[in-house]
Order: sequence, then C-alpha cells, then structure tokens
Amino acid sequence: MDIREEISNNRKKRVEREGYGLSITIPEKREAPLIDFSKGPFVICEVKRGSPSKGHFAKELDEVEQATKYWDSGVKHVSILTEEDYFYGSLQDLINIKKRCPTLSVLRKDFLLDLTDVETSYLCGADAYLLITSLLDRDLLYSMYWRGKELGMTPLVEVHDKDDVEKVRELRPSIIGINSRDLKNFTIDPLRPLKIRSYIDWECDIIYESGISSKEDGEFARDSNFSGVLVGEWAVKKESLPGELVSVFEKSRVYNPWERLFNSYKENRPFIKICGLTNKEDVDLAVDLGANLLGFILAESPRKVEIDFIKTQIIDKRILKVGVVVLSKGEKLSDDIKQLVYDGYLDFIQYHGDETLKECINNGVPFYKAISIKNRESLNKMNSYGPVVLLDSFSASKRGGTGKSIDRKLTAIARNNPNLWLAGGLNTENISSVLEEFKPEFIDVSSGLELYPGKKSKEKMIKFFKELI
Ligand SMILES: O=P(O)(O)OC[C@@H](O)[C@@H](O)c1c[nH]c2ccccc12
Repeated sequence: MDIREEISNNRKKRVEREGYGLSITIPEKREAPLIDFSKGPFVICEVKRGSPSKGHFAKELDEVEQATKYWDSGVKHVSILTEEDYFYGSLQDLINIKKRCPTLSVLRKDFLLDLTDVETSYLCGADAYLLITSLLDRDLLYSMYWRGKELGMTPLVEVHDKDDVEKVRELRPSIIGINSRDLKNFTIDPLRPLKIRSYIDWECDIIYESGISSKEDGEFARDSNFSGVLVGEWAVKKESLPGELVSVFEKSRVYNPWERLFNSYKENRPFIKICGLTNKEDVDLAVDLGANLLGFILAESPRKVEIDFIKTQIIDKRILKVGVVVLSKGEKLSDDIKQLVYDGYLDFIQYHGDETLKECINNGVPFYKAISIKNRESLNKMNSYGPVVLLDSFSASKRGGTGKSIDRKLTAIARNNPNLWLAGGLNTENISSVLEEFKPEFIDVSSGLELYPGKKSKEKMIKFFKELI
C-alpha cells in the first residue's frame, strides 16, 4: 500500500464516522459564484501547510492571506489542499478563501471518494476538483467526472502511470495532471510527466505537478509543452516564485508570429514575401536579400513542395515561413500541415481557396487569407477576413498580365486601404510603379522572379530588392 492509498483509506474511515465535512459544517447552498477554471495557461499555486514527506513547512499559514498573495502575483488558479491529517488543511480553508476572494478560481485538492464528495466541493465553493485516477474504480471515476461537469465545475484528473492513462482513455479528460513525485518513496523524477504524457493521445491540457521550485523549472515544463504547472511547497516558501511562473507561462502564450513579422519591418519598404520556393539555393538567396517571409506551396502546383522538404531543408528559424494551401469550402487543413506549424517549421498558413473565415479560425493555426479581386464583393471580403488580406492577381490584371482590367473604382478602394497586401504579377519591371501608386504594406512575389517554374533567377531577385529601396 502506498501513501496515497493510506491517506485515502484514512479519509474514508473518517467520512464514515464524521460525515463528508469531517470537522466542518457543509453549507446547504453554494454562495460563491462559479469561476471558470478550464482555461490555461495554468499556473496553479497551492495553499499547502505541509505534506507527508516534508511534515509541516508552513504551520501558521493563513489561507486567505496566502490566496490573496497568489492573486496579487497574477495567479488565476489556486489549489487548496483540504485534506486534514497528512496535509494539515480543511474544507474551512476552501470556504474562507471563496468567501473573501470570490472571483478567484479554486481547485479542491483532496482524496475525494464519491459523488457526495464532488457535490460537497461544489457547495463549499470549489470551481474545480481533483480526481486521483488510481484511487477510484473506473465507473465511479467517470460518474464523478460527469457529475462535477454537470454542476459547472472543472475536473482535474491526475494520472501516475500507463495504467491510469488507459483507465481514463475513454473519458478523454480535457485537463490532466501528471505528478513528478513518486508517491511510494517521495522522490521527484523531473522527466516522469514527459514519459507518462506520451501515452496520452487525445487533445487536452496537461499540467506538470510537483517539485517545481524555480523559474527554470517552470520554463522546462513550458518548453516541454505542458499547459501549466501545479506548485505547492515552493509557492508558499518563495514569495517571488508565483509571479515569475506567471510570466514564464505568459511568454509561451504570447509567442505570436505576427509580432515577429512586424518586428522584421524595414523602413521605407513594404514587407516582402518571396513565394513558390522549391529549393534550398533560392531560399538562401531570399534570406540573404532580406525577405520578411518565405512562402511554400503545399497545394497542387508546379511549385508544390513536399512536407519532408520543409522539415529537412528549411529549418532556418531566423526567418518566418508560410505554407500556402487551397481548400474547398468545408475542407479541413490536414493534420500533417498543422503539425508543421505546431513544430515550428511554418509560422503561418495562407489560405488560397474557398475557406470561410470561420473555417480558417477553426483550423487553429496563425493564418491570413488570400482573395482575388473580381468585383466589389471581393473587396468587401477584405474587411471580413481581418486587418490584412492578400489580394491575389491584383496587379496582374491591372498590368495586363491576364488581359482583364479591373474596374477603376475597385482599385481606388484598394489603394486607400492602409493595410494593403498585394500579390500577383509583380516583377522587376512593374514594382516601382506599383509601390508608388498603391503604397502597399506588403508585397508577395513569385513567378515574376523565375527563370522557369520553381526556379528563381538570381539576377531578377537582386534587381527586385534593389528596386524596393
Ligand atoms: O509541493 P509541490 O512539490 O510543489 O507539489 C504540489 C502538488 O503537486 C502536490 O501537493 C500534489 C500533487 N498531487 C497530489 C495529490 C494529493 C495531494 C497532493 C498532491
């Protein structure tokens, strides 16, 4: 029997004798508002006076004062250890904290036994509650999960090993905690959460639990792709830690390719995207000449590149990269391509087909949309897709490339757009007059710089960049 089971059995006996509140009277009705606990990043700091491994380390800790300190440091999620005999907490801590800090989102951390425990947590003001997978029979665990959800709370499901993951696989919990502490001998294995995580193959937030004592530990968890950390002892002992962890997790969240693109701005020149790149030589040249963005065609085209090409040849992280796709209405972005973005091989997706705005957003990766100017309606789309839209085949038609000419009224509207992104038919010959007439924020060039489809001309590339300055 490990300590977890011992604590659970002890609590079970006490509940049988004293009822679910143990020494505390359970309110008949919940007073505190329900505050959402389900959205990350999760820097969950714990109100914890001690533990079975360390004994008391903050015997005199005042629960409300501690929770207020967390709140003042920017912490949005607080865990309250309500277990009495091994962790020196009580349900009263939860009730008091929720009374004094009603807008704080709090998790009840205890060795919960059944549905009544879940309902009790709700009545006492919990917004979330811990379910320890190994201590609960499968069906009971599932019903405790759903009962809490029904009440509007967020269950945090803790797993410790592969068997636990198998047990909850069908439940597919949306937030999972993995403890780095082995409860048999209390040793911390920092890699344990990473190892166990590999068995979880559904989308969810995974929290790294225990043993976090510094900002660097937080960075390690963040960079290993955890959605957050659960910190007890050191959040209590080191006053600066909660705030530091909040900024660690804010950083990962605000990583944003737009910010990088805008930082790469060069004065007196629009942003430049070189598109249709198919080989390393052209990529290197575009980077050397100072392109802001490189474009790779992932749709049917003479310039189409394979996913492996992007993964193996274009790994220079200094430059932003966009994958161009053409989807029909209702078609989803493929998982392979999404993965390229998640893994950092690509920074954006450019949608070039009939995707709706909602579909672009739902694919969940940074994007912008290209639209072709055909009529006034396509210009209206410019606004509906957000601040920046690429106008494909814009100057091509105007400059006679396609033989069609665009209604002057439409070009006038486009010209007045401060965020004008232009593409289509740009080349060394027409670029300076296009810049002068339209003052685009961004230009996109591909075939105009080619020797033949898929191969850029070095001379044209150099000349083009010269024209821009
Ligand atoms: O104090 P630490 O090492 O930061 O750990 C906090 C928390 O993860 C730990 O208290 C914990 C994780 N899972 C639990 C389950 C029950 C009781 C306690 C816990």
